[in-house]
Amino acid sequence: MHPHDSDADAALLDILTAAAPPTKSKLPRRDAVLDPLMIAAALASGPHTTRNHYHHDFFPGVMLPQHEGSWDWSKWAPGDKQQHRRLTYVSRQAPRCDRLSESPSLLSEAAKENDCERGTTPACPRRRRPSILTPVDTDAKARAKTLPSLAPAPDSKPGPVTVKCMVRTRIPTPHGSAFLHLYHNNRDAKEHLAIVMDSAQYAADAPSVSAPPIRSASLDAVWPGETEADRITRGAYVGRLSPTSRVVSTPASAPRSPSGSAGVPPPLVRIHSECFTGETVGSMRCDCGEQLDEALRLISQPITVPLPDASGATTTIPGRGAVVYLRQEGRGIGLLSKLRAYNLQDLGHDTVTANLLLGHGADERGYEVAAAILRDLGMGPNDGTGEGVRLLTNNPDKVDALAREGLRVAERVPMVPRAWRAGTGAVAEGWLATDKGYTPGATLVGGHAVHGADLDKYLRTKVLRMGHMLPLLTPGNNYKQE
Ligand SMILES: Nc1nc2c(ncn2[C@@H]2O[C@H](COP(=O)(O)OP(=O)(O)OP(=O)(O)O)[C@@H](O)[C@H]2O)c(=O)[nH]1
Repeated sequence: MHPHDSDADAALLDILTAAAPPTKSKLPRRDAVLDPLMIAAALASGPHTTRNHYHHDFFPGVMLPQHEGSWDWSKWAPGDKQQHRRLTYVSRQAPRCDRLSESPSLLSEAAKENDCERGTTPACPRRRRPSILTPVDTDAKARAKTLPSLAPAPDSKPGPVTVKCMVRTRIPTPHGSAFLHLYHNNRDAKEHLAIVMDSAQYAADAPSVSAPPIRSASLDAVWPGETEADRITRGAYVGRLSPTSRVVSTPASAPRSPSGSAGVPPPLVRIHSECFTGETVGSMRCDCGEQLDEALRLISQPITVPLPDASGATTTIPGRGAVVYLRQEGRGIGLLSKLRAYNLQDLGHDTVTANLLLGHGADERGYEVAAAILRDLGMGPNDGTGEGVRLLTNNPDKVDALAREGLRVAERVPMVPRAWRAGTGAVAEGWLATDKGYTPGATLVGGHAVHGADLDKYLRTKVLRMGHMLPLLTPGNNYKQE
């Protein structure tokens, strides 16, 4: 034995190596009065603190053989009757709630943690789980904890929104090439996007009718300290980028005035809000995925314009416009709340009531960042220096918001759900089979029409409760296919 081992160890060793105590029965009891292995295990793991914060030990204590009131196991010898005394395994510590009620400092700590598991006494605060019907923006709290906020303090008046295009790159889509622009802004910490379709920008031949290129002023600006390679890498180039062609753009590449575009209508623009379920999962609860695809399809359609020679003849130019893609998931309430809202909708509530039950507004979106992005792309303001937009929407809030921001909405172009254009949801597949504009794609962009009872309910609510400017589909009002 090691010299510094204690008497307790010596006593335990004696127990473990002693001859089995004499028993009257032939077979020894499985639940021995004193189980040496159990004692060894108890000693090896030390004083016990369980997840309920109870401190357990044998009574009388076996940890300290000479402890007052305990029996000294070092005096035990085989055959000694003392060993038949039963030992009880007891808690030496009161339940945490009782201890908390005696100690104000512990209590305030626990109140902060709000983590008492029993919660049976008034002194013990119950674990508070937020109700799904509690009007608290838990998303905003989580965001505030994890994201460095660029937003101003709540009591300060927000200044004007400024945006900066950090990068632009070409994305081939089923509807043609698009330039994806990623923006930073001074209002929130989100990376909003603009998907610009303007294939004339990299056409080899000069078109007979030219429209101003849709370019980002902040992208084409020269940033301090950057090299040409930096500019090319962040997408500040003109024409098509290839291993043999890299023409760096200049601030003049983004014209601020729509000169030389007589007869060319303003670009077709959609302000689209992120919808993970509709766009990525393919949810048929809403038409968001379909709307994104339809917007890109419509923007890419060739535009008929008069020839400049005053002959009255017309020609076509490539479609041009942009989808401003705002990271305002769930009409601004965030994905977590939107998914909760879906469960409330399954319980029978509509999309507006579900939001309200969760303590949110029916629609919490803002369009200041979208307006700033459109201005950066040369589509405002309403003073003759910007092109203005033809806005693809049924939502009156979007039209009003852009007007408030000084952008000219030259025309509102309605977005009719494909299933409604097909006549009824049931024949949506027929719409797909006959629609000439349909382009097969690998993803939901370029995919099928959304239809079904969930979608119909959602669309009706938008029209009837949110004022969307879309005549309802009724037997007397069948949409014609365009
Ligand atoms: N809270 C909530 N958000 C939803 C629901 N369905 C779709 N959304 C979100 O709604 C946004 C799209 O808004 P919509 O109302 O479909 O269309 P809109 O953009 O306002 O109007 P249009 O321009 O006419 O299409 C996306 O952010 C979706 O995530 C829903 O049931 N509840």
